[in-house]
Amino acid sequence: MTSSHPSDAQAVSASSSARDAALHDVGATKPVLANPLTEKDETVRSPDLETREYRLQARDVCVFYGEKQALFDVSLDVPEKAVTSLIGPSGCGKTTFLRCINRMNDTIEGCRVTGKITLDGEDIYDPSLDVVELRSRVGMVFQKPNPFPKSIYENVAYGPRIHGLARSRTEMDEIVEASLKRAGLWSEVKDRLRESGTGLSGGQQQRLCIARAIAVSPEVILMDEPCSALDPIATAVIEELIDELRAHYTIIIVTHSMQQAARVSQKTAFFHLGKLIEEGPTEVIMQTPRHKKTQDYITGRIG
Ligand SMILES: Nc1ncnc2c1ncn2[C@@H]1O[C@H](COP(=O)(O)OP(=O)(O)OP(=O)(O)O)[C@@H](O)[C@H]1O
Repeated sequence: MTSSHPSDAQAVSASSSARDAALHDVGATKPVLANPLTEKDETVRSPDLETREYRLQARDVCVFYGEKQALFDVSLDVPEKAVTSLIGPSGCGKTTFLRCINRMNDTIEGCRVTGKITLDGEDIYDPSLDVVELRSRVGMVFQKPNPFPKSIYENVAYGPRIHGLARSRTEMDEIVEASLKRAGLWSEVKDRLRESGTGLSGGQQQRLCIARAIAVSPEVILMDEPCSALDPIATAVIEELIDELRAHYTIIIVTHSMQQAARVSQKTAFFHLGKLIEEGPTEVIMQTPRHKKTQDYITGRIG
């Protein structure tokens, strides 16, 4: 299933200017093509440009909603402490794949997942696995900020409380403060922790949801179009935050914006009609895609 061409990919510059160029190129001009394009059915893979660890790995993942197959044999290594973007046209299966990683698809009646996903070598679909514990290791941030109708403090304290992470009120205060600081929200809310989380602006609410995810010390954070309900300024704040968070967490983000994928991610996976068409370093996918469908999407011909 793998078709790797290291020499091709290594020829591609990994410099930040390449990323800037990608930003400029996306949707505006044609990516520079280093190689002839392929249209083959297997996933095209380019190796990462830096050495990375992969503690989250998907192998031959298929998802069915009743009779309908939504994902076909998706295999992907997700680099640790980096951001991986899932891109592709509407309905291509990005969210379905994301939801496999914390078994959110379990909650959908008639949904069936086959294949294997491992986190730290452990099969997350093993029947003996505790799904509640899995979801504390794999946090999720949704499209629309969804704070609980509770105080800012309680929004963050809720997870640590149900997982028994704080032995005292002081410890809980510390977790809440550290989580809000890491989510870049502390200075804006420290004097109003008892006020409702739903009273914050959209961007603040999304950072509160990120603080809530962080509070239970996850390894992986899944983000499903986290900026789609936000204005450009709030989006920029969240993107900057994502860049800071990757020092601590493995992040997977679904985005419709190739500019956002270029700005925030180190690895990109392009999906089309339920198949993983191409994956590799974001610079490679944006500038020298090797599959015809990827190029068509990047240049705006499909999607
Ligand atoms: N709960 C469900 N029941 C039945 N079919 C579903 C369900 N959720 C998704 N699908 C179907 O699975 C396919 C993949 O959907 P998915 O939401 O994963 O795509 P996506 O790439 O995230 O799309 P978008 O970018 O529009 O959010 C689509 O054909 C969709 O209609």
